[in-house]
Amino acid sequence: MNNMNPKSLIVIFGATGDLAKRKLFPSIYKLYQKGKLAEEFAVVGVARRSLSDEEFRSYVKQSVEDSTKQELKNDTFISHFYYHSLDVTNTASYQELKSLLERLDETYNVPGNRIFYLAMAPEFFGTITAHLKSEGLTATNGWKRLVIEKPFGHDLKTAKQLNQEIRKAFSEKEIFRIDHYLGKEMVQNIEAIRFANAIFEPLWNNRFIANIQITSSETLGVEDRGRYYDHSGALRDMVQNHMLQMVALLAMEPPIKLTTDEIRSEKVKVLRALRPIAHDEVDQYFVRGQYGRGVVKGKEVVGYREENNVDPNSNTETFVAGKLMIDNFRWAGVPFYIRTGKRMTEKSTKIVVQFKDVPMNLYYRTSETIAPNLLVIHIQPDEGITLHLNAKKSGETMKTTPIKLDYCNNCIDGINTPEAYEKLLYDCMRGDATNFTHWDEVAASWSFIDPISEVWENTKAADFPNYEAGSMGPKAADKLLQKDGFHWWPIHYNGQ
Ligand SMILES: NC(=O)C1=CN([C@@H]2O[C@H](COP(=O)(O)OP(=O)(O)OC[C@H]3O[C@@H](n4cnc5c(N)ncnc54)[C@H](OP(=O)(O)O)[C@@H]3O)[C@@H](O)[C@H]2O)C=CC1
Ligand SMILES: O=C1O[C@H](COP(=O)(O)O)[C@@H](O)[C@H](O)[C@H]1O
Repeated sequence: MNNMNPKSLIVIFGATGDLAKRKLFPSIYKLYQKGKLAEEFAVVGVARRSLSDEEFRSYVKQSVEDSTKQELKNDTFISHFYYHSLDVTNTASYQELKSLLERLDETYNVPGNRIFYLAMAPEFFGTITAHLKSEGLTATNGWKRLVIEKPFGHDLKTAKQLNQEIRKAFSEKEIFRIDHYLGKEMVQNIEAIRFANAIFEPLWNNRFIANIQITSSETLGVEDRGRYYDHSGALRDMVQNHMLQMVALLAMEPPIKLTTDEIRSEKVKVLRALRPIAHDEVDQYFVRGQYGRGVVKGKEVVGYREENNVDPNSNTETFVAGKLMIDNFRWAGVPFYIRTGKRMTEKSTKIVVQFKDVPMNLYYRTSETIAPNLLVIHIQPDEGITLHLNAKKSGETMKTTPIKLDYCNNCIDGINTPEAYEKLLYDCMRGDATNFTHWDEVAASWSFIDPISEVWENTKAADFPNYEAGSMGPKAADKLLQKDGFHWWPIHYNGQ
């Protein structure tokens, strides 16, 4: 196999759904356009509705054009797409799919390499993998890989059940659990910032860091995902996966090598070192919120309980703020604050590393306070790094003034950061599982999350809705930091 241009068949279950249309087809197209896919590939879309190959191809074409905002003039790319109508619960129709895959192996000279991408509701994951095995679709001469979308279970117990089901058909090495935050350029950059710079790693511990803050705010509401979201909530939707993955990357020990196994092993250690939160401690460490009506980006929007497919008395949180403690030598005493929510002021994901104050303020006569040094990692929508320092104010005084050293990744001409899904799909084709979550990480994350969700599910939040759409969440999220003598750094802090 030419590892840089892997030959494979990609079978997408749920090919007529939102994820396939908005993310997967455009990503496959970009890989093709960049020459990262050999001509020896085919994509088979699977869903219940009846479509001909031609109809499916024009659907894929439209999705690519919507994403690139350009007409797709050449049909060669689209000709690699095929459609197979199948109800995943119907055993008989898998045989036809098997024959189609065998035929495409020959047509495209693919040596039996198969990616099964489950872009479907999670209740089908176990059924599909069982059928893939029982009907012989996984018995191939080449490699086989399973890409599985979130949510991976609803709690530790259901995640374990799901894992046992899929492990009957695929080994751990063949399972690629997607966390699309791990495909984001600046999330991947955390390792480089830490391990390729002599100036940060010596300071990266409880002697020099006061706290670390991770904010992932969204302006969108639940859109048309109310049915799923109302049973999930922000804790399961964002914290169990994306937020904890960022914590793990920030807090892990330097791995002995940048290989999949070594990185994963260090991340797992962090997740295991998270201080467990007992039921009666949840209020001390975590804050939940739900948006009411408000104005987002100048537009009036309804409250969460008025959204489609949401219970009008819903107790589901659309906002979470939390204080995480990592009980190990490096991080003892350093709070990691996280917050995420829907219908907030701005779409933004940022990490702020706040360093401890200088031991004494020599400028006390002229500058009342000295701003702490901050390292800000801008994940999205802007990508970059800002280091906030203090310098002497120009002129004769001995006053200090905050200054910034800025690096903007997506301001550099020629850098067109690939979308997370594009990178992750390519990694999967090449068999690189570094940026996918291992079962041990999933299990450790659920172990941490479960007590919090148990308390929240069993106690009605009397103050819901407790934040206005378009705000930065409930006041209690600010108090969480104030108790420790800190505050959230604004997502637009400019150091002045
Ligand atoms: N959309 C997003 O942005 C994100 C989605 N995800 C996850 O990705 C997965 C898919 O999400 P999304 O695309 O939004 O879901 P959609 O509801 O938009 O799509 C579901 C797909 O499944 C097909 N389907 C449903 N039932 C069957 C069946 N019995 N047999 C065969 N096909 C069936 C549907 O097609 P048909 O009706 O024709 O059968 C459709 O193609 C979910 O796990 C979700 O949590 C994760 C992150 C983001
Ligand atoms: O996984 C999810 O992520 C999105 C936010 O992703 P982003 O890349 O736009 O930051 C979130 O909207 C969704 O609810 C959640 O399922």
